[in-house]
Amino acid sequence: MKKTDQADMSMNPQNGKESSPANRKEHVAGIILETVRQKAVLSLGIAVTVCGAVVVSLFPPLVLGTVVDRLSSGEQLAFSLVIAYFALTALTGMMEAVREGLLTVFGQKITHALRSRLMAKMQRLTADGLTHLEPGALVSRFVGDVDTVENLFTSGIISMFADACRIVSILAVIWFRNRGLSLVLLVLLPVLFLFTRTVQKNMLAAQLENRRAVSRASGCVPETLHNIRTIHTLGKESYMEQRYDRYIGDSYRAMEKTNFYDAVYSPVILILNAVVVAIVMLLSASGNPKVLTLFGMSAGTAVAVMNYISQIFTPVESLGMEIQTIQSAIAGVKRINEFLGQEEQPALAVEHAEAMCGEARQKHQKQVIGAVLKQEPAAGGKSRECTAEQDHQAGQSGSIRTAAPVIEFRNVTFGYDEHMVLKHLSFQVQQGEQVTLSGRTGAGKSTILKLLLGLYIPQEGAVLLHGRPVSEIRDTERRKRFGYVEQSFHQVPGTVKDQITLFDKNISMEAVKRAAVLTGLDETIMQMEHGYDTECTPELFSQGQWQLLSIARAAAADPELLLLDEITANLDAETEQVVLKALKQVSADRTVISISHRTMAELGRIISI
Ligand SMILES: Nc1ncnc2c1ncn2[C@@H]1O[C@H](COP(=O)(O)OP(=O)(O)OP(=O)(O)O)[C@@H](O)[C@H]1O
Repeated sequence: MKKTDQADMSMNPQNGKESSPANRKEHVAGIILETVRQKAVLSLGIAVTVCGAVVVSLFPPLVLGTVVDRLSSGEQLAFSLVIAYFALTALTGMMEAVREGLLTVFGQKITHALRSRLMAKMQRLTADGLTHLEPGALVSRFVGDVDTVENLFTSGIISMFADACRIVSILAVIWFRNRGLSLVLLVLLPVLFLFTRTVQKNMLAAQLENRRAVSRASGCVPETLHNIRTIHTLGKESYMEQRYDRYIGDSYRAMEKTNFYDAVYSPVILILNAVVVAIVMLLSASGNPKVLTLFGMSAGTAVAVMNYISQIFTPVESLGMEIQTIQSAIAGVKRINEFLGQEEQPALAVEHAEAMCGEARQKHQKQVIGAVLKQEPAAGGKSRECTAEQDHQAGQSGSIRTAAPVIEFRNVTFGYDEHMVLKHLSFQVQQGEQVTLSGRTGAGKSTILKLLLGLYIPQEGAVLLHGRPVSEIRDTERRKRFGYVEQSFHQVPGTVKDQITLFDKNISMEAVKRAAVLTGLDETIMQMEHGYDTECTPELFSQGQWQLLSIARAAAADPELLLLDEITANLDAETEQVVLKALKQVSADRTVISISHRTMAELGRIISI
């Protein structure tokens, strides 16, 4: 095997490390940039309104100042100035409103793009990636983390930029109008900012504490409902009540803290605003010429300055919140990027690479898959050829090995993370053959079926169906190839028919009925009030019937292969016979690989693992 191939082959689908271009290319920044490019007009609109709102908002106080100056000096007031004041004030408001509107729309576009990519990524994840996903963590990627990235635009970076521009431009205008005030503000603003941040941090801590307390209390509700009989039987009502009281008490105290900071902050800012105005006015009215060089101003300028002071406090307050938003967005971006960087199923990764990046990536991905085929058995590795010796039907074995195999495990080595399960395993299964995998518990029998289904990729060797790596089988084709029956039935929300079709429109009602007849379930279903349209509930069928339904589900797509994983393990002897009878009907003329502790003798050749 070539060195480059080895490098590609060393990718471990279980370890979640990045190892292919298809996995590396998607990240939040790229998705955002793509959205910006796709929504160029929207992005341009945001840039114009953000800058426009900052610039236009500087003018109304200046016009007001001129109006006051003219009035105080006895000049006649130009009507155009009054109109200009109102027009500029209205224009500022309009620009800000449009900016907020555009930012909201843009945020939604980002949310949509991110969630679509996350969903597409989830569908391409390897089985291992999926089994390692915690539902709660996954939901928080889709909901919480994406929201933080959206907030980055609606109330994060762009607002921060706008607020910073606003502060700088107001300071610049004040510098030319009243140098003393601008110096006071330069000293005061950092203090104000620190005070704001302290209040915000304490408020956030209290809010988080409240959220934790609320989630503890809400977590208690399903727990109580689930264990309600035990609680009543053991007389644990007061214990549960105390727990609720404690959580609700914690939440109440945290809310009180939040309310305190909320209540204190606004009055402090208002008082500060008034104090600054008062000091500046006093100094501007002083008779000291030195003081007047810094603080002296006309009545009009005083009005404008008061206006600016009240304007400058709001962005300082917002800056604190925006920093907070950006911090949580950074954490959200990191988590989303981690998710987008997870290992993908090669066949789907190739499809995705084709769609996203053209031929170069496609070629690379195909090389990765192709490398599996080129592999030679590892030097010194003992190949586990599991055909001849274990053949129950010795007469068949010779002819079987000469024909082209439907399934071939070629020198397969596979483990979950560090845990090696299969080492240099080789065997073949011929068309129409029925084989049973046998071995001690934990030997890797179910793992073989998972490898066959293409859910995992071997670290070494190849799993081939008609000479083609199973990982290349596309999702659309999979059901036609494999019918997989497990120990227990996994119900989906829907009718009896939906349980069999799994919402696959290619499976007709005739096929559904045929599968049910074959498994002997048709009569039971037809006796139900709504027949195949009966809504499925857990008590609708007995355990054996659920298993029959599981076989019907596998048979409905008329698959080429049947994979059976200890399907009678949970059944009593009588029900087992019913299921086995149904199975015989379904297995006729099919290649079947089964795992069974009790019925192995019934299913042809035995392959010991
Ligand atoms: N998703 C997984 N992640 C990590 N280890 C796993 C995973 N699935 C199975 N294993 C481990 O791999 C080994 C083989 O498991 P497998 O289910 O294939 O064995 P088995 O032969 O089918 O066992 P049994 O007859 O008891 O069902 C076991 O030690 C199991 O703990």
